[in-house]
Amino acid sequence: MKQIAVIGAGSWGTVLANVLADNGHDVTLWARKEEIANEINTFHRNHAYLVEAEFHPNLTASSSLEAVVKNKEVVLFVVPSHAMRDMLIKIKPYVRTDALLIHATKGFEQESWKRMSEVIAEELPEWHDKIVVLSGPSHAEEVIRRSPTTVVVASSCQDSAELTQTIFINSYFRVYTNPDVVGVEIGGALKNIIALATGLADGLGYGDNARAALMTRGLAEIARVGSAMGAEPITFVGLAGVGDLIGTCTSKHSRNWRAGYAISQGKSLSEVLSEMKMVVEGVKTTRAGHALKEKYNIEMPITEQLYAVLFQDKDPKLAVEDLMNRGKTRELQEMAQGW
Ligand SMILES: NC(=O)c1ccc[n+]([C@@H]2O[C@H](COP(=O)([O-])OP(=O)(O)OC[C@H]3O[C@@H](n4cnc5c(N)ncnc54)[C@H](O)[C@@H]3O)[C@@H](O)[C@H]2O)c1
Ligand SMILES: O=P(O)(O)OC[C@H](O)CO
Repeated sequence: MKQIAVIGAGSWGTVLANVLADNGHDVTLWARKEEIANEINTFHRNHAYLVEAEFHPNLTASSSLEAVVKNKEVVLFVVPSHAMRDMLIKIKPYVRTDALLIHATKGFEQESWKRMSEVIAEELPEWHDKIVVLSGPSHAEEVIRRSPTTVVVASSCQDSAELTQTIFINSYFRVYTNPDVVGVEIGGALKNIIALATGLADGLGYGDNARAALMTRGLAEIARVGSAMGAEPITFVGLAGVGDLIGTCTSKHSRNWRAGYAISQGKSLSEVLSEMKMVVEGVKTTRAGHALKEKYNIEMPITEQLYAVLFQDKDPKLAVEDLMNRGKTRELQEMAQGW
């Protein structure tokens, strides 16, 4: 049994905390709002994020970072990417020197375009080679129902990855390890761009062929930029790549897919974001993807078109036309750039 702190009481943080509580660990969840902590402690519920779920009684919550993090053997970060550095700065004084650090955030830091483990390593350098990332096809709404789910935990430290696997794994939550931190983080983050694009295409009524095209050609983009950034290409056919693309691009649970769908129905990006109370990482990640494409001088046509739709008011139908009318391509030669 481990003493575990979970930072972030949104949908994913609460559900991961509940998996750990199901596994017999003593889990304390940090909630930004005191009323959410009180609701979890009193009613074992967090109805703002998970309407009907009732949590394991071993799961308690607090809005005091010090109380949550101090003396904990494991600290799990599940805040949106834009909040990661600020949270790290705040918890730094309380983290035990031998704590296992895990994050389950899918995104990049804005402007620096750093991966989340790079941000953690900058703020907590003693952990630079031990950080673990948890990713894969895993919608909170299904994990809370204990529906069979598979995820991957990546770390350059095999012991840390295996310890993370051991504390999370159970009969509904199967955990694989992978040493490729870069690939797992990039796959989990960039699939959100493709999920937004499939939501748009679905909303425009383009159907299964277009969705399959976006997912397959999206995977090629992810693999190309991922390889350039040092990922193992084979990671992208695993849970954090193909797995999460399928899970997100074909699911109405996906906030990214729903945001794309809403934009296809004529809503502006700011309307969509203000109506959706949960984080839509794919919007900021489209900026990151666009910047990485420029930095590594890589062709990412879907990312480029989505960027134009989201941030330059391009008509989504015209974006699809432009994608379809690109020059002829040889599939194998072009795919080989990423694998
Ligand atoms: N929801 C899922 O099914 C799921 C699955 C896998 C991964 N993820 C990833 O997990 C991360 C968190 O997503 P989520 O679904 O829990 O989001 P959410 O929108 O449900 O909750 C976000 C939480 O972060 C808190 N928060 C927001 N801004 C903050 C700030 N500036 N400082 C501190 N806290 C802040 C909110 O109060 C809330 O508790 C994202 O990167 C997401 O991609 C989500
Ligand atoms: O709801 P989304 O689109 O943020 O996706 C959540 C998870 O990343 C799915 O694995």
